[in-house]
Amino acid sequence: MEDTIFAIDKLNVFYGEKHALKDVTCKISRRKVTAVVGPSGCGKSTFLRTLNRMNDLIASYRHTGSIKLLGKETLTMDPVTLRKQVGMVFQKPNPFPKSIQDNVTYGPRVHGVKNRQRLKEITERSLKQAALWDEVKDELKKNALNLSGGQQQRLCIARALSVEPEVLLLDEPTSALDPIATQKIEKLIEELSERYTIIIVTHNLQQALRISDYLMFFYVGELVEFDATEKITTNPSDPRTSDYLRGIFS
Ligand SMILES: Nc1ncnc2c1ncn2[C@@H]1O[C@H](COP(=O)(O)OP(=O)(O)OP(=O)(O)O)[C@@H](O)[C@H]1O
Repeated sequence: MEDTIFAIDKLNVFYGEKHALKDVTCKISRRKVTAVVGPSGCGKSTFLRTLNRMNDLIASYRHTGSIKLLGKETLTMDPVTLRKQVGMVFQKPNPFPKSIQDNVTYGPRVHGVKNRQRLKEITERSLKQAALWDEVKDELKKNALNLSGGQQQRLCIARALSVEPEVLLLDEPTSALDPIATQKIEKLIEELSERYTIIIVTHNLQQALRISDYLMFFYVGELVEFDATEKITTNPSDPRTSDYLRGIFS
């Protein structure tokens, strides 16, 4: 039986009067790729961001329900502790204006790692895991902003992996990239899923079908369907899912 990484129970999210997520209950499998899809404004990013409490700073935001990470309640956990276990990569690559090495070692240093040899090892491991090492190993001191967009995004993945999280949240990680850079990230996601749980929001349904083990389909804040990708694509249970798959919604 597959392990559960996130157990989500009756999660409701509000922005002021706006009810953005409605009674979401589900279990997300560990070390699998789960793709979150659905039409614009259906709550995909809200769902993803709630998993590592990125919405906490929005004044109108509130939630009810429970999200347990490996059995521990996250909605009351210290967000720094939570984010060490649940890393996130955003749509637009956002490296710090610092060297490649400083980007990767930022998180470990925040968490108290000082030993230079250890930081070197972390840099190499993280960049290798993000399939970037061979391209940058001779220029680790170079400013990260000089890298290409695709390389910057893989650096952001390396930065997220540097603290050895359990989960990687990816919010449309390839939508700002060209097809070749996109292909590299998709291959990387497949490799990383052997060690990490990956939850990815994507507008690109073909991408979701290529890379995911599980598909979550949201519609106006409701989790309409959540199942193995193969099951949903061959035999969806809800007519709204089949309509979406047939491209009726944007
Ligand atoms: N900070 C906010 N304040 C108020 N309402 C918000 C806020 N963020 C999102 N919403 C609303 O919550 C709903 C869900 O938004 P969310 O961004 O999660 O959807 P999405 O499925 O990720 O959309 P998209 O595919 O367009 O990125 C939308 O109606 C949106 O307008």
